[in-house]
Amino acid sequence: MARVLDFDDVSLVRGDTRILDGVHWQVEDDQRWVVLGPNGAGKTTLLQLAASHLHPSSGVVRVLDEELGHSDVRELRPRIGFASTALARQIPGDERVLDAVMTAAHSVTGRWNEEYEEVDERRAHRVLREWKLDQFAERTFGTLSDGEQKRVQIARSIMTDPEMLLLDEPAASLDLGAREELVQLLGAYASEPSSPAMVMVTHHVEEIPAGFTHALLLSAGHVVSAGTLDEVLTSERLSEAFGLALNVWREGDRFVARAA
Ligand SMILES: Nc1ncnc2c1ncn2[C@@H]1O[C@H](COP(=O)(O)OP(=O)(O)OP(=O)(O)O)[C@@H](O)[C@H]1O
Repeated sequence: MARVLDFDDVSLVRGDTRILDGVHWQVEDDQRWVVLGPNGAGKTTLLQLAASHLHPSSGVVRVLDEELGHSDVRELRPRIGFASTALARQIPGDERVLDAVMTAAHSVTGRWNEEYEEVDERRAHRVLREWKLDQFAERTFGTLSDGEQKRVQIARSIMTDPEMLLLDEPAASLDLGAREELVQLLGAYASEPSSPAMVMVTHHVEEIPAGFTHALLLSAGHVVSAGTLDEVLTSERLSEAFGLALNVWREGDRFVARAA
């Protein structure tokens, strides 16, 4: 077991706002975490630090054993898979789906004149197959549905065989069918012992896939609770984080929450 993330007393300040305040958090390589909390809690900021896209204002962030601020992020970033809507916006609408995935090998969006090897193309086809996208390989990215585009983002983020996978609200804006399909695929992927450590930001406990093991509850930049799903996803703790009386319960390997 190896530690992929280590946040030690991490704060991030912008102007007068303490976006994150004294965060302690550790993620091991066999864990799959969900990060939950109300709007503005700091979830995306936390993920940006884990992705080495931001540096802390104080405290220490170690990502895959590299301390941010003391290592070369150009070497670190290819080891991290990151899927977010902001990144997806950089994929040109007229890009072939195969290229939208394969260009991750060169950390670019929009195929230009980079050289790709046969092994890159084979791997891109394989991840497309794994995320049930093989029939779209020759289509353009812009012609796919929201749900299909989300799966392309994830396929792209695992193209480089990352040591850690970060997902920012992968199920946001999906209809019920597309959400359930994605949650099932993510659940199968999370349950594979060979898959990398995962951290997924979400707004809804219903979107936590099977195979996820841990949860971090954030509120106003503070960690309300962090630990195994069963320790953290209690009515009491969720109510505290969201400032509203909530009941949460398990149904099989999924969670449900309602106002109390
Ligand atoms: N550059 C910045 N300057 C000032 N405030 C910022 C900056 N970036 C983010 N914030 C603020 O920090 C807070 C946390 O933002 P963040 O996007 O991390 O929250 P979040 O939990 O992901 O929110 P949401 O659930 O709405 O996506 C928000 O109040 C946001 O307005």
